[in-house]
Amino acid sequence: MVKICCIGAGYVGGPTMAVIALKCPDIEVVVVDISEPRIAGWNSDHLPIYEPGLDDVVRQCRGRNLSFSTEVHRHVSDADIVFVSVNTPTKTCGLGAGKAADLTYWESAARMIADVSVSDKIVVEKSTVPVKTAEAIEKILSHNTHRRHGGGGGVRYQILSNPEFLAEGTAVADLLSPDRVLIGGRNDTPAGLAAVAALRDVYARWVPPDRILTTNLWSAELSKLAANAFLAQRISSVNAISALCEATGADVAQVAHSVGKDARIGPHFLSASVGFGGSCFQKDILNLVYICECYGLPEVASYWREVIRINDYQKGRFVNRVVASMFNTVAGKKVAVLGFAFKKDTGDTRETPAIDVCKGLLGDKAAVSIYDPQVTGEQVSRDLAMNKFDWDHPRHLQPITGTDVAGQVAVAADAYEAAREAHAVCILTEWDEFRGLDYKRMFDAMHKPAFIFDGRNVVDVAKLREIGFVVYSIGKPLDDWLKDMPAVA
Ligand SMILES: NC(=O)c1ccc[n+]([C@@H]2O[C@H](COP(=O)([O-])OP(=O)(O)OC[C@H]3O[C@@H](n4cnc5c(N)ncnc54)[C@H](O)[C@@H]3O)[C@@H](O)[C@H]2O)c1
Ligand SMILES: O=c1ccn([C@@H]2O[C@H](COP(=O)(O)OP(=O)(O)O[C@H]3O[C@H](CO)[C@@H](O)[C@H](O)[C@H]3O)[C@@H](O)[C@H]2O)c(=O)[nH]1
Repeated sequence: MVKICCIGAGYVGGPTMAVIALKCPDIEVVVVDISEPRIAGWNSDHLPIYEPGLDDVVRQCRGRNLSFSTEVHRHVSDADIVFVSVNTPTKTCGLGAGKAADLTYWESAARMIADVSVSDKIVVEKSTVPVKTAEAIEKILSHNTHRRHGGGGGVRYQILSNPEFLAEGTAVADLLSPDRVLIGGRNDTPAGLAAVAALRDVYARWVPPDRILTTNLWSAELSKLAANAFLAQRISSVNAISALCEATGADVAQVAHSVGKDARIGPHFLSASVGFGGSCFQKDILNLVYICECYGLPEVASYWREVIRINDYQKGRFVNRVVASMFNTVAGKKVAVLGFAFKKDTGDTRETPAIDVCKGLLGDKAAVSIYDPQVTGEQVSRDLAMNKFDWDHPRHLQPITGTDVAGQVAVAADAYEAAREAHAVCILTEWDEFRGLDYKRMFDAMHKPAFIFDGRNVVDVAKLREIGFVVYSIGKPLDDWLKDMPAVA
């Protein structure tokens, strides 16, 4: 029986391996991690991540051909194919700080593979990594193997790049029916070709052949960074236009619809928002920027950096709107925040725009009351007390070094509790339940004038104005109230 071992039981490793196990009953799949609580979670009825449909997949395979373990060395040693799906955070200090990928976890995984392997392995990059990482890994593996095996024969490795394109909230559907599976390998050597074929055979059990793309290693690595940069660029483009809509009276939803009708542009990923979040877009673009700088391409680097700048501008612009509309101060005022996750249908808060918006409001001394159906109070406190980029480390290694804002932040059990006696409501995640709330009930329990700042365009602006709210919705024609209160930083 072929054995697959995946190092890293996170948002990617867990769901990806569960679907491989589901579709390949003849392959033994083990997911290993250094984090005991995470593995315990995967072995329990409360999986460590919330993802629609995932419970069902895990339930079908766990104990059959899918298992989760902290016995990293044993399972890596036994495996034929080793996926590496560990954190690749942005560096926070030293060379490339604030941009370059920190490959500490990757390198330690690679060294561990070299240490424990006694049989040939295909090592698959699942983590998102800088271009040419495969070359670095090859060096680590081959040098260490040679040392252990006296310079001759020894264990042979083939490195493949197999970046993951799943989006959170739809991970299971994306994995079951991917737009494409990308496999990069050494397609100029027989061993390289054989490794690519072996991995292609795994996916071919359920992915149509025309959706399995094979490329050289560097194209696969770069395609992942480029795909995320293109996606994020679309959001920054529509968000930039949203600011112009507010200034001119155009409606960003109408503009995006009209633009997206052009078949060359397409309708997807054109929803204006308070800003994109998630563990990947910012990190991967910064990584791309750094790579461009390293290759002496400053113009290309600054082109992509602008995507992040517009995203930061959008989050800052939102906070400025809130504060400016409320007589230029929110000090001591209760502001309800509906939604803390970076998008709906996930409990993930990594790089969520809600963190920056809440920090902005707290900086202006607001009392923030947060409700999210999937995010715990403990997670909110951690996020607000953490410095930029520190979230992207295994949980037990995350430094909590930021300001403690516990006194100014409360977590509510539902949207109505969050909004009770508040001056304003900010909608920061597009959870479906926020579309169907009883806003009249909310209005009645709030201070007047009552404000709604919709960072996701989920509310019916006309209806809310009828109730009596002052409404701001990203990129929509402004209330007279807001026109008279320009937000200047
Ligand atoms: N989250 C996504 O939607 C997504 C999608 C595509 C690609 N990616 C990329 O996939 C990689 C993993 O992302 P994630 O969201 O799953 O991260 P994650 O933090 O959820 O999971 C990573 C796991 O790796 C474990 N780990 C770290 N070092 C280890 C080691 N040496 N040995 C064993 N376990 C180790 C950590 O404890 C953690 O549980 C990143 O490179 C990310 O950029 C993420
Ligand atoms: O029109 C849109 C679409 C998305 N977003 C925001 O963009 C962020 C990212 O959303 P999404 O891409 O759906 O989720 P991720 O899970 O971050 O997935 C992205 O990042 C993953 C990690 O690399 C990739 O695998 C996926 O292909 C890529 O979509 C979220 O904050 C969304 O709210 C918008 O503001 N407007």
